[in-house]
Amino acid sequence: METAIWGAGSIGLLWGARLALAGQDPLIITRTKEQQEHLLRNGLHLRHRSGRLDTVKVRVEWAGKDLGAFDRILLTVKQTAIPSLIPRIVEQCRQGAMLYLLQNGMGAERWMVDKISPSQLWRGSTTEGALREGDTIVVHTGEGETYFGPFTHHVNDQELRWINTLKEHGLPVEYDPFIHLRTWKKLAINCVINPLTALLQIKNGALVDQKDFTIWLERILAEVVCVAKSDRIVLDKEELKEKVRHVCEQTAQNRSSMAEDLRLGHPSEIDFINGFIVTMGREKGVKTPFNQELLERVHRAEGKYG
Ligand SMILES: NC(=O)C1=CN([C@@H]2O[C@H](COP(=O)(O)OP(=O)(O)OC[C@H]3O[C@@H](n4cnc5c(N)ncnc54)[C@H](OP(=O)(O)O)[C@@H]3O)[C@@H](O)[C@H]2O)C=CC1
Ligand SMILES: CC(C)(CO)C(=O)C(=O)O
Repeated sequence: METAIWGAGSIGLLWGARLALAGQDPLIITRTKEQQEHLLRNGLHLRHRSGRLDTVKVRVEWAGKDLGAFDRILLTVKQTAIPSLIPRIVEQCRQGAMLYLLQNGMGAERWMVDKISPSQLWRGSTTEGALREGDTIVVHTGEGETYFGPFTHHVNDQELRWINTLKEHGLPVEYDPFIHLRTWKKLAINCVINPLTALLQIKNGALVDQKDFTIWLERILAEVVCVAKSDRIVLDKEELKEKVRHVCEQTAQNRSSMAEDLRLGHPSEIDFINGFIVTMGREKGVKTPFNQELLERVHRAEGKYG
């Protein structure tokens, strides 16, 4: 089975190294030819939480080339990179690939759902932390869980077997038939951690000690819960508050992906996280002033640090 990992950043390299260590021989697809060459020459280095360093030989292709057919694609680019990739991804899915979307926030699935068969669409949701350091090194910065589930309730035995194989190799993955609900819960966590750590330029672990953290936590989540309810998704605010604190603790040394984006001067995923809440709130008649404020503040901060 040919598994491709499209996007060789923090999450893509983490999964590339893990699948290679589990004997899955994935094909990593880089944006640049330079990164492809570096990975082929030096191998991929994964620094584990324990400090252990694994180096694996990986197969690598770059996105500028014609690519063969795949059985499965783990799409690990940011939400912001997806629109320009849609025609190529759709073409790959026409050739039979299952598509796993591993992004934070909501967006990609809405673009894909009417372009490929819903039975080929899978969603991933992860609370793990990873940080790419250069072209060939990735550091596993936070323990967490990764769940995969079909976008519709169409269960595919081949994919279930694949997920079970990963589990047998010790990877922290689970199948979740209710991935939509889980994605909403992860969205709620990101609505708090990502914009606040990005604006304050702090690591996740430092967030809980910030002045006014509990006020922001309460207000952001209250809005998310109301918007979710208008979409018939029931979220428990108290459970989410606990979850946010837990993720901050588990990924204490991680800079969130949004904090990294702002630091590096990259566009952030704010439109797909707090922006999604604001847009859906507007559609459903739910007021979201705190998410709106964070959306505006992150937009203002984009381009300020890099
Ligand atoms: N990092 C983390 O700890 C976590 C991240 N996430 C989510 O995972 C997703 C990926 O995040 P992360 O790995 O941090 O992001 P990164 O920015 O580290 O990686 C994104 C990768 O996508 C590549 N890319 C962009 N455009 C293309 C293209 N057209 N073709 C091929 N590759 C492309 C980039 O290449 P280049 O660098 O050359 O531009 C980069 O290597 C995001 O949605 C994020 O929110 C979720 C949980 C934790
Ligand atoms: C889980 C968390 C908060 C880890 O940093 C993340 O999803 C991100 O950085 O985008």
